[in-house]
Amino acid sequence: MTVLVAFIIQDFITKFLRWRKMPPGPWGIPILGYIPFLFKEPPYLVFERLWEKHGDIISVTLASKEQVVLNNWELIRDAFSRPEFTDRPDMVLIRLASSGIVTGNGSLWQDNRRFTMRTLRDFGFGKTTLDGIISNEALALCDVFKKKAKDPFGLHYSVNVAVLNVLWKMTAGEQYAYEDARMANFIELLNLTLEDTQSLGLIQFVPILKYLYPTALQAYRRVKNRIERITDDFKGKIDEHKKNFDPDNIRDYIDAYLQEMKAQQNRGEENTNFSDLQLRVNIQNLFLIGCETTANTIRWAILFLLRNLKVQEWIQAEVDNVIGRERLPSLADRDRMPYTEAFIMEVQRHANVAPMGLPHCTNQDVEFAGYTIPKGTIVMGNLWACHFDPKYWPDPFKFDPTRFLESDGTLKTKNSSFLPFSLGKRQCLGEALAKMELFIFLTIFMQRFSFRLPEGATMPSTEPIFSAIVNRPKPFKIVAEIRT
Ligand code: HEM
Repeated sequence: MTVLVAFIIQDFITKFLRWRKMPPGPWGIPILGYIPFLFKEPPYLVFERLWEKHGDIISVTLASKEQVVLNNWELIRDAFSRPEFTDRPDMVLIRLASSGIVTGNGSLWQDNRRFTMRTLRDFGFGKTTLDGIISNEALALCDVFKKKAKDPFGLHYSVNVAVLNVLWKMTAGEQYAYEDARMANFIELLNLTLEDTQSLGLIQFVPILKYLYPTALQAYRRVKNRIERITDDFKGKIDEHKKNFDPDNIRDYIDAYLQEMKAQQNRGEENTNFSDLQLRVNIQNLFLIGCETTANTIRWAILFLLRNLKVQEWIQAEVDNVIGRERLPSLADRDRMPYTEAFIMEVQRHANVAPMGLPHCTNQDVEFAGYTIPKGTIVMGNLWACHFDPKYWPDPFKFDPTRFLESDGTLKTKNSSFLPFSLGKRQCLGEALAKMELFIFLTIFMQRFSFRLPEGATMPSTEPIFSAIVNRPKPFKIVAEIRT
């Protein structure tokens, strides 16, 4: 008993000394700090209340870790553009995903990020060559919709296939049919992994507690096993690529990575951050982050179209005027389609697919915004708060694409508090790809269909299902009426 009391007093004194220099925030309870209050509801709702009470920068103690939350886009920009804020923290989920382009730190992350940016750009990021791959997937999805005729259907599986196929094509040069069992297995693995991540709860911060919580321990083991299976899945693809490797015909990300490894070997470089394992982990990271974010934004877009039929009509009118019904859309059309662009932006603002972004971590003690933030502090950018900040968004909970338009109907060029892809040195690496996908999928759909609510169905709600990183809409069904 005396030991416990001494421990609690020491814990209190340590926290008090740290707390004096840290941003304001709630106290929490001895030892666990604020952890018990954080997992009852999505963290962005908890932080909304703390934001109202403590202001734009707040800190909470999570067991032995400190966490700072930035609730304003300027603070996020200032912090995330500084090298001291670029690390990822040592949290269970991050450790389970190994050290890749999303989860790694230091030169390993930097070298692999730089290489991946360059390579994906060479394969068409932001260029027209990728249009074709994305359009083919959108058309295949339209065929699936058409086959449903007037029957209501959900968007769960088919949208995942379409988005995954784009990723497969770019990374491994492959595409799968909708009914392919390997694709079905892969999607199940991804979905179950994401669902389980939420059950990790507080063991994210205090891993040892997993032995006290059987459900968390089971979830931990399942996530570990599935991420290993996803990572291993790519081994066979890499071996195939090695067998058929042709330096004069670099087909995809795997080929480009193998070429880079060979070049480094030829130069006699040692201690390189490039390896077979690193390649597998990078692809696993790309699939884990790139699939659910994009697929759920597409589902949210359709949900908002159902809820706002007039908006749907305006987009269809713009599509008809600029692209027409015959030719496929191209990225060049974007400049002439401000309403469609504004709709996509409003979907991203309102749906908040990644409401708290991904956790950052300070890699040294740092003076920031008048506070001293110790090395190893978890730093979160509260994108949700930026997107609903009434200072920047009048009537923030209203869905209204015109907030992104000037009074003359052109797209606003400056939207300060809009950062669905975060900001700074770890800003989303797939932003250009995601924007291309959202535009091409939406315009191809709107050329061909009007989305309607099935007769007698209740309107799907905008309240999300939150998993550790991604906000998903609750499952809903639609009817896709072919436009005449
Ligand atoms: C609408 C779709 C998407 C959204 C909303 C989104 C959002 C985000 C956010 C908020 C981050 C965290 C940035 C930070 O740590 O501050 C992130 C990171 C990342 N995203 Fe995306 N993302 C999307 C699609 C994609 C796609 C399609 C890919 C690639 C195929 C991708 C690749 C990445 C990578 C590699 C990182 C980690 C960057 C790093 O740590 O250096 N994302 N994304």
